[in-house]
Amino acid sequence: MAGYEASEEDLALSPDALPPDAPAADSFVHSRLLDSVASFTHHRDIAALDHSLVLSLAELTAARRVVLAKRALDGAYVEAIMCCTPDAQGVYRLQADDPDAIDPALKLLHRCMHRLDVQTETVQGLHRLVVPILCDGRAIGALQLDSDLPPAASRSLTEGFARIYANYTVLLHESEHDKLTGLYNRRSLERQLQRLLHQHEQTLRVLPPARAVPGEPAAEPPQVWLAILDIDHFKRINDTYGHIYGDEVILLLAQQMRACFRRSDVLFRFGGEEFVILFGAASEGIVHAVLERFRQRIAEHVFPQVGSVTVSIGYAGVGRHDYPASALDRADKALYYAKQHGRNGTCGYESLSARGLLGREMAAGSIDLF
Ligand SMILES: Nc1nc2c(ncn2[C@@H]2O[C@H](COP(=O)(O)OP(=O)(O)OP(=O)(O)O)[C@@H](O)[C@H]2O)c(=O)[nH]1
Repeated sequence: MAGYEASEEDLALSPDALPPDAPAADSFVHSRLLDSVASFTHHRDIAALDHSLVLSLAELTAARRVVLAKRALDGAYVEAIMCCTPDAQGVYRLQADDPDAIDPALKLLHRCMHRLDVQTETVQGLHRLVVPILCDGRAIGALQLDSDLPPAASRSLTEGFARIYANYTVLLHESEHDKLTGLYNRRSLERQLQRLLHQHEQTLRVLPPARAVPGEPAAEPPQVWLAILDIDHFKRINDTYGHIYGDEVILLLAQQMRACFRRSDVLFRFGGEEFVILFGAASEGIVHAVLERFRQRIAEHVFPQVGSVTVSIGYAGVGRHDYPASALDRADKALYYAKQHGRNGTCGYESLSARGLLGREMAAGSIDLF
């Protein structure tokens, strides 16, 4: 926040927004600004920070719409769009939009991220201001304000918020991600799982009820799945080629995961040579096929110096009220089964237990639970 000072004009608060007994407009405006900054930097996860940023900005500027576009920290594509507009009662509502949809109202936003510079336009009396969110000389996102007031009224406030947001995002990103691979770390699992389950529940709510086609099974609703992936005989790789090559195998495997799974799938390095994947799929058959495809891809890949590397995978479905530790435990039992039965294989907890293959001896998997 150092170096940033918002003027009354920046805040664009209308005089009727002030309470009648306000001692001074200045101190009221500054305390609202400080409240907003304190509340959005209070969050410890990036999704909550995003929500708070757009809400604070919308409320402080009385904008008709605030949009936050976010790019991956290591990529040029837009990975999320968050939109905030007032409802009929004037209460600001948040909504996540499809980052791949082509929306002409976001044209300036893309230009701003490309040119790394503030963009403005006025169309039919609506003023649009777009400010880049910069980090190390590149745009990690942009903030767009659509307002009845000219851009000058909220420009320095928006730029100030963009700077605070950029700094804070980098800090949060470091605390949620694994240094070597850039994937999420173990600490993020619970939060990401809750987010995915919530998102999945919202999707179920808006889906029309499945229509049964005579003679065909009714389409199954999507479900959340958790898979654990472990490199086979990794100790041997370390012992034979040394830890530097071992680390390189971990890094290359993470790159293969990024290339193979969807952007909406959530990837973690869980520790050592263990990885976790969270994703949605309609049936166990689909999950199995997706994971098998990845397992085969790795088995066919030639790793520099090391050559062939294989992985074993265990997976399980996650229920709405599951504890992450229980889901992990089930997937780990399936992984353990895969390890015990020749490695370089993919096993699902549900089908193993339906076939009675998870006896008492499978009680303990290999993963350290929380
Ligand atoms: N290079 C490297 N090695 C690691 C890292 N974290 C853990 N390891 C090593 O990974 C090895 C894991 O060995 P084990 O748990 O015995 O498993 P494994 O040799 O893969 O055998 P299976 O899982 O049974 O196929 C150990 O030697 C650890 O020291 C890391 O970040 N980098």
